[in-house]
Amino acid sequence: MIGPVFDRIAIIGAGLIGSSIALAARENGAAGKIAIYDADEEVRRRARQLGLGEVCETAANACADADCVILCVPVGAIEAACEALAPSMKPGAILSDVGSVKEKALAAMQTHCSEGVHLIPGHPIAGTEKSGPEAGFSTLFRDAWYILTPLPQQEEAYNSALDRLAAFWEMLGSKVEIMEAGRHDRVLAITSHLPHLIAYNIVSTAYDMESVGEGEVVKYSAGGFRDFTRIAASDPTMWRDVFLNNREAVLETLGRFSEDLAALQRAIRWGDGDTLMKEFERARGIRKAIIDAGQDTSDVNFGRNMSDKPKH
Ligand SMILES: NC(=O)C1=CN([C@@H]2O[C@H](COP(=O)(O)OP(=O)(O)OC[C@H]3O[C@@H](n4cnc5c(N)ncnc54)[C@H](O)[C@@H]3O)[C@@H](O)[C@H]2O)C=CC1
Ligand SMILES: O=C(O)C(=O)Cc1ccc(O)cc1
Repeated sequence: MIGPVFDRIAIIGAGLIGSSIALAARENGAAGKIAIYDADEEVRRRARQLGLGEVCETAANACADADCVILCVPVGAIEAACEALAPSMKPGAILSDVGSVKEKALAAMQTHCSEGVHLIPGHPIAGTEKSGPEAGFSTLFRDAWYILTPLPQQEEAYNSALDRLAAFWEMLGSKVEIMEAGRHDRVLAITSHLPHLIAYNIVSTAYDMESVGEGEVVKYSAGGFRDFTRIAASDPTMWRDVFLNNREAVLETLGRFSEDLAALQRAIRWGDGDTLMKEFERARGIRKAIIDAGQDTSDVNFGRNMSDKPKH
């Protein structure tokens, strides 16, 4: 049997992702000791009750002696979290995160990261619309991509730290990919950030129409709309921070999306069925290609594989 990758890890932020890492690391034997800190006293109390690990009263205590510290806080809180713990990290340890935006997360961590600490940002392409310590489950990362966006440097010690972090995530069941941070942010802007923005918007629009529609919107909301409401139930703080910190890529993507939407609007207005057929057939083909390539994770990690999650 393979031993733990890290003797001691520290998880900062005990929400959905932090608690899932704690549970998965323990279940898969990827870490010896798991120290946890959350800025919210009530969250610390619940994390203790759930037995997620050794819950500490300060970030500094959680990080002292840790071989790897993983920041699991909203992107906008990364800098403050980093400032609080960086001086207590030991040289040679890894500082990582799980933020949904990578360029700004890297910049925030770089500001406070101590000399001798290996800074390796990361992002699990797995999650749900739920938040808080009770939302976590140990299989969240299984068969999901885990993107690492390492610094463009080649020192032996850094590369070996990168290998260890990749091995940790593989033990949790993830498929690890290396990507440049800016590219990550552009790709995720279209595959994750824009879909969430559209979900928030369509649910709000439908709710506003409800006031003139005498309840029909809620009553007859089926299939597609219900899927949008699940995504729109996601944590507002987390998503506010995603949009504020991936501004350029999201605005660029939104511009392109709006143009394509306007083309569909125009086709509907002018009764141009050929254009509608062409666009819908193309989109259907894209979905088929994703499934044929084995890339469809819709039944895996996006809120639908929680059968072994404890009920609270
Ligand atoms: N929710 C999801 O599906 C996914 C989220 N992510 C990323 O993971 C990170 C965490 O998200 P969730 O776990 O969903 O959020 P969450 O809301 O469930 O948990 C975040 C926790 O961080 C704590 N926190 C905030 N500021 C802090 C600070 N300065 N020091 C210590 N603790 C602090 C909060 O009290 C909260 O308990 C975010 O950056 C998000 O972008 C990445 C992939 C999926
Ligand atoms: O629940 C869903 O549909 C998600 O899309 C989960 C998710 C949210 C944010 C991420 O950065 C990665 C995955």
